[in-house]
Amino acid sequence: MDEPVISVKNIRKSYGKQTVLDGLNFDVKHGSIFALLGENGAGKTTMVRILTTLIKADGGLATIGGYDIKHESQSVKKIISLTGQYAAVDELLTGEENLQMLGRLNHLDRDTVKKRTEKLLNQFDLQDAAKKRAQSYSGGMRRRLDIAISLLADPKVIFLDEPTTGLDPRSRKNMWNLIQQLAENGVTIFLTTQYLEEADQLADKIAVISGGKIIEEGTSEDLKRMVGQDKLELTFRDQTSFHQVKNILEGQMNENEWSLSVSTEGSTENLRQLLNKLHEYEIEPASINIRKPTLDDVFMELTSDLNEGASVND
Ligand SMILES: Nc1ncnc2c1ncn2[C@@H]1O[C@H](COP(=O)(O)OP(=O)(O)OP(=O)(O)O)[C@@H](O)[C@H]1O
Repeated sequence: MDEPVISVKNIRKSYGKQTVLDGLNFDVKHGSIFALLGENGAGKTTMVRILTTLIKADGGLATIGGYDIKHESQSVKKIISLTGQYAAVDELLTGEENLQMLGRLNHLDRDTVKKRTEKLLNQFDLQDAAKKRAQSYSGGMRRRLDIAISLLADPKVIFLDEPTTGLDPRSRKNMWNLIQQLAENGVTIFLTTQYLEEADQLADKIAVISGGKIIEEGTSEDLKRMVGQDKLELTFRDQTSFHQVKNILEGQMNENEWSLSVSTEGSTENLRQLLNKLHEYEIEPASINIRKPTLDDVFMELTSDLNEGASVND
């Protein structure tokens, strides 16, 4: 159907002997929110820097809005913007001046700059702070100004590199609302995050990056479905019972807390069988809980064979 706005095929990048991106493939649909989810150092920023033409890939192909990032980088630059770890905010200028400066840098006419500045200051709830220097802004305000600046040139695709890292929970929620509004207005959003909850809340599609590869891709529901249905969480009073259980039930173990998380596969019959088994072996759990799977479960499941020492028995 729709041509993807971003198309990435077999993108590779190494630094010296370290392979950071080992053949990445994914597509991003127009007007959607795409999240690249990965731990510290997984290569998320490297991918963003390649797509935003700041650095070159060693191999592979990528297009944005149909333009090749390697051979048509000027056209790519005109339709994208980048915010996040490289703040565009000039601390010594006011919020308004920051926006105006960017307008001039983009050769927009005076009238357009004035109108867009007003609109963005309103949209990002910065009217009251418009005439104050950015150095007096809180972290959340600065982040909002950063995004407002990046929207001034009316980009089709916006890259948000870890947009909420370091923000308090309330500012984070505000930022999520803003990101959702942007997508509703037709801007395509490419987001990187280490926060599973953030990807879960925002993204239409999530790609999990680990070991230089996309190890899974889908909606948050798809990913959750992979790790099964509800989880049965059991904790034990002593190590002996915990070790006994390890031999009879399969699941995600936590050695420190003597706890075990088992998929119920969505059936009460299965749940009953699991509990019967414990009864049969005369093992009494200290606590029993049933909970919905989270993206944390997905991440643990997917990266279990990559991370040494992980203890997921599947
Ligand atoms: N210019 C560079 N020279 C050498 N190594 C680099 C360079 N840039 C990144 N790396 C390495 O590449 C790996 C991936 O880094 P990258 O910043 O892309 O990860 P990330 O997923 O964005 O992590 P974070 O969440 O910490 O920002 C890291 O091991 C990093 O040290």
